[in-house]
Amino acid sequence: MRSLAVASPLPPAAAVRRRPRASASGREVISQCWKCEINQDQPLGNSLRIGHSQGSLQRHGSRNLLAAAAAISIEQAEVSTYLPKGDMWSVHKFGGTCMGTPQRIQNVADIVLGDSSERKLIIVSAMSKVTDMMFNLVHKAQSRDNSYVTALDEVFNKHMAAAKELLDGEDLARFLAQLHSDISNLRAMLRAIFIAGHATESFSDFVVGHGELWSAQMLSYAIKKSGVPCSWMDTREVLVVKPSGSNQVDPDYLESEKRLQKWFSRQPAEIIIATGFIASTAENIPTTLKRDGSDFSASIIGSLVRACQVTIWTDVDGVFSADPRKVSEAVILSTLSYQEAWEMSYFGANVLHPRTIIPVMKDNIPIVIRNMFNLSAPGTTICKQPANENADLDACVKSFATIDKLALVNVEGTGMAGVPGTASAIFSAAKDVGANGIMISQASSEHSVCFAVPEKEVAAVSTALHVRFREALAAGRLSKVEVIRGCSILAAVGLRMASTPGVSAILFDALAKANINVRAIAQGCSEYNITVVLKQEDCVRALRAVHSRFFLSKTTLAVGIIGPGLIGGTLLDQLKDQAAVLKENMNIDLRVIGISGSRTMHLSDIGVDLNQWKDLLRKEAEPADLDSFVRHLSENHVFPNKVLVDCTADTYVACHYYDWLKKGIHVITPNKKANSGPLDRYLKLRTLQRASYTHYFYEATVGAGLPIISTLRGLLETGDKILRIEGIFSGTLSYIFNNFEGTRTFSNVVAEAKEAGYTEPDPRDDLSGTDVARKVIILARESGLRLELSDIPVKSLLPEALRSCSSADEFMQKLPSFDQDWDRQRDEAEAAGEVLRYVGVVDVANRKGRVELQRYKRDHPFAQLSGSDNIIAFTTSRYKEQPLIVRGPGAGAEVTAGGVFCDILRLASYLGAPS
Ligand SMILES: NC(=O)c1ccc[n+]([C@@H]2O[C@H](COP(=O)([O-])OP(=O)(O)OC[C@H]3O[C@@H](n4cnc5c(N)ncnc54)[C@H](O)[C@@H]3O)[C@@H](O)[C@H]2O)c1
Ligand SMILES: N[C@@H](CCO)C(=O)O
Ligand code: NA
Repeated sequence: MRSLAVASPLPPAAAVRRRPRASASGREVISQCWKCEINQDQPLGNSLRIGHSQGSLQRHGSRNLLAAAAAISIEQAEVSTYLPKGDMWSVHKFGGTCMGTPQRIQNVADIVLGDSSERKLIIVSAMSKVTDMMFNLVHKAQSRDNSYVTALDEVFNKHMAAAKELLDGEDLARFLAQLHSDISNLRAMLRAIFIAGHATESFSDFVVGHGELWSAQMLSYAIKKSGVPCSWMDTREVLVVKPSGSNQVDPDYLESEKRLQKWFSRQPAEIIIATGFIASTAENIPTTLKRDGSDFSASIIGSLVRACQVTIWTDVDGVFSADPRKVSEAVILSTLSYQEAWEMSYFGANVLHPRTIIPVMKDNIPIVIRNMFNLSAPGTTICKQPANENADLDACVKSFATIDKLALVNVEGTGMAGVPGTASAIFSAAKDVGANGIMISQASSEHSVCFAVPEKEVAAVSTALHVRFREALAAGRLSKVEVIRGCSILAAVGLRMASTPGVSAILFDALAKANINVRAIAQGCSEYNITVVLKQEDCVRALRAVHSRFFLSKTTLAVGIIGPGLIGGTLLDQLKDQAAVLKENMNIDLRVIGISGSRTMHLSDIGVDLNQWKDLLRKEAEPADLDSFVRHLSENHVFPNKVLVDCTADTYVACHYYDWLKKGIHVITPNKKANSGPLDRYLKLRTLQRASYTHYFYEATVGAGLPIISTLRGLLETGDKILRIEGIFSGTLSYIFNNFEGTRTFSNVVAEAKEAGYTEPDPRDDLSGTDVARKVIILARESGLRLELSDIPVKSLLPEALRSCSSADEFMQKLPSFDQDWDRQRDEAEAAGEVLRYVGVVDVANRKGRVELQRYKRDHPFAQLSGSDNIIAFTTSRYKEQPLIVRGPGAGAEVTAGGVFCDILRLASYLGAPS
């Protein structure tokens, strides 16, 4: 339950009190009711004039009886007071929730009194749950279930209790007398139904409509209590409708207007409380507005009095841009055109019943949806297309709606083209089994017609179509009648989509980027609505993807991190520090929804708290399992886009990239294993990457955070020709040779590099030259060479004797015994005025690569490096005389994690984040 403790910005009731007003007949009519008229000058209690006794009810034929009852209070007097129309009227409608408790009814009274319009017409529903209780009474009685008697007592008690809390004195006595009388009539009527074992529709409507009668009376008494005159109206005396097919009625405006005039001539009140939902036929048989309900009543009455506005009070702040339960960033729309509201209500957006809009639309009367429990919210105004408030392409789409549990029916075959009547035959077969086609699509080749129906109707449709087209199928004129279950519809609605190029492109682009397959599409030529059919399981993700694309909310990216070691851990810390800034400045919402180490993993559906990821991975974790980790990510239907960041050095993990990309999960990694692994696997991966909308980024595999891959890509994509790439590609080996200057031993410097986080998890990968060879291969392949790792001659720096060490630790322990060797090599170079440098070369012109230990003169650029600097020189057709050089730290936790982070942001911008 929501709290009612809201400060009302409206003037207090007392400030707008009006003069009491006498009725046309000179006496104040308190209640103009169904079968009895209670007047102030009549005594209360037993002497009340009740129209029908139980006996008379049973003696009359039901139809005649109801007609007589309905006609009872309509006097045939001359119309003496003209019904004023136009701007002075404001119409309000309060639904069952607003009328749910005595306190709420009092709040409604305050809202009504706070409206300073000259005249007010208030439509109310029954107190919440009452309509169901009333239907239940009928159901029980006609099933000959005696408990309708106690159920009726409950109805009585509920209203009696509410009235006692809300009213007092004579008003209370009058209301209770009426309630009493109504209940005893209902008891008689239900008894008749019980005996007959059947209730006609009008009997049932008669019973059910009492909820509105009682709530309208209670509200009018509550308003009167503050001294403001107020009448209540049994809308059955005024509103005339005729049935119009399946559970719908059409208002008879002319007749209703006449009756309203007549009613008003008798009771020209400034505030009228009218019953929603109920009406009568032209023959005065009570009926209801069926599935269109009280909102429809308000809209019809609004149109009859040409109201300046119809306000529908409810318990939400207005109409959302998408279902807020599915899209947390959904926003309240300030305005909607009639057509947009209409389109949306068809799509299950709980706005208004579509029919509600028709009566007011013809007179351009705005409907305002407002929250009775939050008076500070201005609500949503539904009106004629408002002036061009924002010509922005993104603002063309007003909202998104979805419908689940649908099936597509596809009728296909060459025999349909150019044959008139096929569509008619298909849809008449569907109609014959009572199925409702929700969307229809046929390409102009006419080879197939597909349409969506509720899943529960599809079996019948399919059977009917197979029967109807038996011959055509047998003769091959039709190839198939196919059913695709588990579908949803996603609709984008907006009046301004019409004649604006590019809206559908943005929509489909957002879907493609979220890797969502569109099964069918429909757009009418009114262009207010683009409908796509997709797999139901993709629907929320699709909704979020398109909503965030159009509503400037966030580009949301769910991130799974594998290998929270040095780089992965640093990345997590960087993400934590930068997340708020990204959200605020870039509209990028990054959510780490899983972290997997080699032993444990921690999963979250909405995002791991990065302030405590280490603790969570220790204390709230489950055993690591790559398959279930990936499943957790791919089966999360909340986030439209997902990325796996592999921060391991593991070949096994790298082998999965292809499958992940295929699943629509983007991949980002500093791990060199995939791109330097077997050539065929690499080519397969790159081919998939190029053919799909999923992205694979690996900038940190070469030169860590330095822009090496992106520079090379830029050169290639702009048509430059790469001749040669050479440089110092190993941060570790750069550090070692930059610092091995005679002051420390070789093994000491290696230990320092390891300590600084430059080395591979196993430093032998660096010293063996394998790490550099991998980078050479990555750049060679990027440049178009088809080389395997084994094609690269590598000068290993690993002493032969240490190659078989069983662990990195053992290796580090034994390394000092080779320090003398290294001292000798260094001394020799120094004697020649040279330094040792470990370099990689991609000789593109000769389609070769190599990794070697070289000596360079002290003034060579490669000799000038410091720390873990990498230096990479690109010699190309454009950079021939002077190579293009990229230089800087090429290893280390912060710069490498920064490079990976950069790739994540690049991905976000590919997915639509602002640049
Ligand atoms: N350190 C650098 O400067 C640098 C620079 C560029 C690229 N890289 C690359 O970054 C990657 C990570 O390097 P690091 O220095 O952080 O290494 P690290 O050893 O500190 O971290 C790797 C982490 O991955 C975990 N791991 C291994 N296999 C796993 C599996 N199958 N599932 C889950 N977790 C697994 C390990 O337990 C460890 O926590 C390597 O591929 C490396 O080549 C590192
Ligand atoms: N171990 C690697 C890390 C960067 O790839 C190096 O030293 O260059
Ligand atoms: Na790089």
